[in-house]
Amino acid sequence: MTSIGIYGSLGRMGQAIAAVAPEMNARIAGGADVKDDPGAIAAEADVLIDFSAAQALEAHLAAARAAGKPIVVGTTGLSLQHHALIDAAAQEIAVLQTGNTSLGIGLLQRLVREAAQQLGADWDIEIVEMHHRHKADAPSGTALMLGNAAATGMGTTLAEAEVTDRAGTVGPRATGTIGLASLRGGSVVGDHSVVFATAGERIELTHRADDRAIFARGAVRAALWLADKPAGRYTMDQVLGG
Ligand SMILES: NC(=O)C1=CN([C@@H]2O[C@H](COP(=O)(O)OP(=O)(O)OC[C@H]3O[C@@H](n4cnc5c(N)ncnc54)[C@H](OP(=O)(O)O)[C@@H]3O)[C@@H](O)[C@H]2O)C=CC1
Ligand SMILES: O=C(O)C1=N[C@H](C(=O)O)C[C@H](O)C1
Repeated sequence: MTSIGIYGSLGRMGQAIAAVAPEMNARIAGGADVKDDPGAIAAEADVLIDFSAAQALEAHLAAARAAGKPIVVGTTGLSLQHHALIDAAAQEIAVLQTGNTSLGIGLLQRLVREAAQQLGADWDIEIVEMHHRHKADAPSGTALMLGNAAATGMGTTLAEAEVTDRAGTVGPRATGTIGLASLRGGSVVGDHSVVFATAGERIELTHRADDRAIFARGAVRAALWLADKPAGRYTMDQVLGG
């Protein structure tokens, strides 16, 4: 049975993963949190899953590299520097990074890319996400993935098109931009809507997560899939066969 080591094991996602692993024929080898040595669990487990904090990613990747173990990175709030660290690690070990491990978001990404491409420049795209009051990063990793999908469909990049700060006299909406808005409150597990709006009509594509178990099952599925892969950077689409 494949054994999994969890970075961030005491957190909401760490606990959700431990809860679903037995039903997926996976064993939890143990975990590491803030004060633990990331190397110990990396040496012991067959594969690692990281749902901790962006500032811990460098140490977790280094531990995975040193032990030669594959790692699923679910932690969000990643910078370009974090992505460069992932690319470097993927030269030596298998790494799968995704801001959302659910089945539904994989499909939503494809729908958003297709809609953005079909609808064209006369349709404005806005992305709205809502999460629980404890979430540290904004926009969510998923909102950024959906933004990237929309930008690809539009034939641009999210870096070129994104608008995240509307306050004050910002003037009319610029054509070709993608707005991202973040709401925080209560215990919301994760809601994402992509709104396509043109004169007189609007299309809204929405995903709502009601239970963290969907992310946890996706993460374990990804870890089991990744366990025997050679070095490289992998995506959730590959796990889901997309
Ligand atoms: N990809 C996906 O599908 C999903 C991604 N996420 C992302 O996963 C991450 C974790 O989310 P969630 O479980 O809700 O958060 P929590 O805050 O509940 O859990 C994070 C855990 O990581 C620990 N941690 C913090 N810093 C370090 C560190 N330096 N080294 C090791 N462990 C550390 C925390 O410890 P302490 O509490 O002591 O700080 C805590 O136990 C977030 O980035 C979130 O956005 C969440 C859900 C789905
Ligand atoms: O922090 C969370 O809770 C979640 N984070 C991920 C994100 O940033 O998109 C995925 C999910 O929406 C829950």
